Amino acid sequence: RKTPLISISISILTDTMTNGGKSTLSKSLQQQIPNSCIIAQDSYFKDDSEIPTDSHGFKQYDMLSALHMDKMVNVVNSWRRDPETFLRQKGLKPASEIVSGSEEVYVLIVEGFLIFNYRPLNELFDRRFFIEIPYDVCKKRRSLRVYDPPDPPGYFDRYVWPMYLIHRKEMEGSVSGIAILDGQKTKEELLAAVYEDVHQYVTRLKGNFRKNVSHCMRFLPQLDIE
Ligand SMILES: Nc1ncnc2c1ncn2[C@@H]1O[C@H](COP(=O)(O)OP(=O)(O)OP(=O)(O)O)[C@@H](O)[C@H]1O
Ligand SMILES: NC(=O)c1ccc[n+]([C@@H]2O[C@H](CO)[C@@H](O)[C@H]2O)c1
Repeated sequence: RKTPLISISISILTDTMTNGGKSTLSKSLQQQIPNSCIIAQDSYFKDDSEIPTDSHGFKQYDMLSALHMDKMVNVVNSWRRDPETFLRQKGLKPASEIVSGSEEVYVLIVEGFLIFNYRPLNELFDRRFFIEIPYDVCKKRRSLRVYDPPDPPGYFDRYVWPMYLIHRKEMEGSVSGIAILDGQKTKEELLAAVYEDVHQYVTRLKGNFRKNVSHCMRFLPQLDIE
């Protein structure tokens, strides 16, 4: 295969409170960005039999210990080592569809509801977005969804929302550089905002790369090359 002159891998995190719209946004982004793929935190929930129940009888799903975070980090790292092979092996794109050439850009989109709170994952990313919606919108959207197992009565108010508030506070205290997005904007507006940010970031990276290459070329004649 052709060796790329520039191979840029960037990773984006979209985190939200539950039902903020991260799956919707991530899927649209993936469709718009060539050579991109999604890793979703929801795929790493432990089996229901491993999830403890609290004193109110609520299953403790909204915490890091309910997830196989180590496995998730391993998968992100395997993308970082070789994004092209990652895409091929996952069958996410047939070889013919992988855009290959002098400038290759690979984008990983990681989406989840508890990502910024897990340092080994959070620190691997280039761009960070958090989508927020108010309590009543969140409650309404969640009531329209069916999880497996389904939310028992009172689960949102007595478990999901209080856990969100705890995690949000923890996130604000420990992570910087997060762009907060208003999840009540339309899906198109959210997509346009994130797409534009990623586009500008990639353009900047390419510019820096070219500058470094031309800087090295200028010094080449002084090198002692046999
Ligand atoms: N910008 C938006 N405006 C209005 N509704 C939206 C928007 N984005 C997503 N939705 C709706 O909100 C619901 C939740 O969206 P989505 O599944 O993308 O959220 P999520 O954050 O991934 O949720 P989860 O808690 O399951 O991880 C869906 O019914 C979706 O159609
Ligand atoms: N995917 C699951 O196994 C599962 C089971 C029960 C509840 N949930 C909820 O998913 C949300 C994150 O997307 C969390 O708020 C969980 O409560 C997920």
